[in-house]
Amino acid sequence: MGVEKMQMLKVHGSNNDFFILDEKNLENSITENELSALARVVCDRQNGLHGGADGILFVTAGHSGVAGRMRVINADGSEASMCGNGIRTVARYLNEKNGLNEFKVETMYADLEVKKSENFAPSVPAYDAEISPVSFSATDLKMNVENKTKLIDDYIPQLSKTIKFSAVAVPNPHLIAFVSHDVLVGSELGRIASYLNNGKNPIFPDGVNVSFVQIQKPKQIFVRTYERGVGYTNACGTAMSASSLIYVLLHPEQAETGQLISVFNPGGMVKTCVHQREDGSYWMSLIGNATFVAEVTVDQSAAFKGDFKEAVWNETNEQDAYEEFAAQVQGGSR
Ligand SMILES: N[C@@H](CCC[C@H](N)C(=O)O)C(=O)O
Repeated sequence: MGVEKMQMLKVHGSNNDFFILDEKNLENSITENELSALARVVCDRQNGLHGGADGILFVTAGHSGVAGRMRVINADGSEASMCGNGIRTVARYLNEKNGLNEFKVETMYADLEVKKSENFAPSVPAYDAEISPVSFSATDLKMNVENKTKLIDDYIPQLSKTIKFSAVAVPNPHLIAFVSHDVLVGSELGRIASYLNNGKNPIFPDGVNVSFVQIQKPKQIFVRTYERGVGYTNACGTAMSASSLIYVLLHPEQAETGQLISVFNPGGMVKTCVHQREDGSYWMSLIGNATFVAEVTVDQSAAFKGDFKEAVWNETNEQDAYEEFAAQVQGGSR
């Protein structure tokens, strides 16, 4: 039997990095368990593929009316319903395959609009992705907080006596707190988020993405996130979108629906815009880079064993361009 080669694309949005695996590039189909196991092996930061990643974006043919389907597998092998930074890279991947600049991508709960946006800088392509559906319901969040059916700017005493939280599903679950710079950079985020993602707490039994947000000035926030299924990441697109929504709801004097918000993060910067439909429901635009770092070819069976010695890694020139962009914008954000 020949050696089955598997091609993947190393990508990122705001340095929240992934491997795009297109089902078409698999010589042999893989089972659900194999996909989950592959994510754990390939994404491992110590022994994974070329420094690992925050997850795998598994691209398959979608139903009619979409250009493709994106599934999100976290680094721990768990599947998430959405990935904001990831869908921008999948949008670019599909755009460059089908030549369309505006189309829909199928995700677990919705077909989402994506479109090519103006480059953020030379060799820093950018895409605009719809983040939806949005729900504040404790049921949708799989959240148990006393007898609360929703949580907006309120305390969860078991977590903190001083920090107030808001919870929103976009549709993956997010817990968000607006804090001072000192708290943003402190240890509370890790303490709270690691407890809520320990698999046995009563508040979020399925885990939750936790973000601390600092308002830097009107229509400019900084978001630091500890992700479910991953841990600290450079950025989380759905978290930045959810944080923007809560920001608009809690600080309408600073930012309203329809206005662009600059969202800085440890990995760079994106733009968001909160929209409200006539039925009162919300959705967000998430506009940010879609960087292709490298094309990689590995032997499929070796990859499952975590053997990447023979991996072929062909880098693009885009990462240097992105780092230059990120340094420039972050210098301006202080
Ligand atoms: N980093 C992604 C979110 C990935 C899924 C998340 N960790 C979850 O489990 O909900 C993003 O950019 O949104």
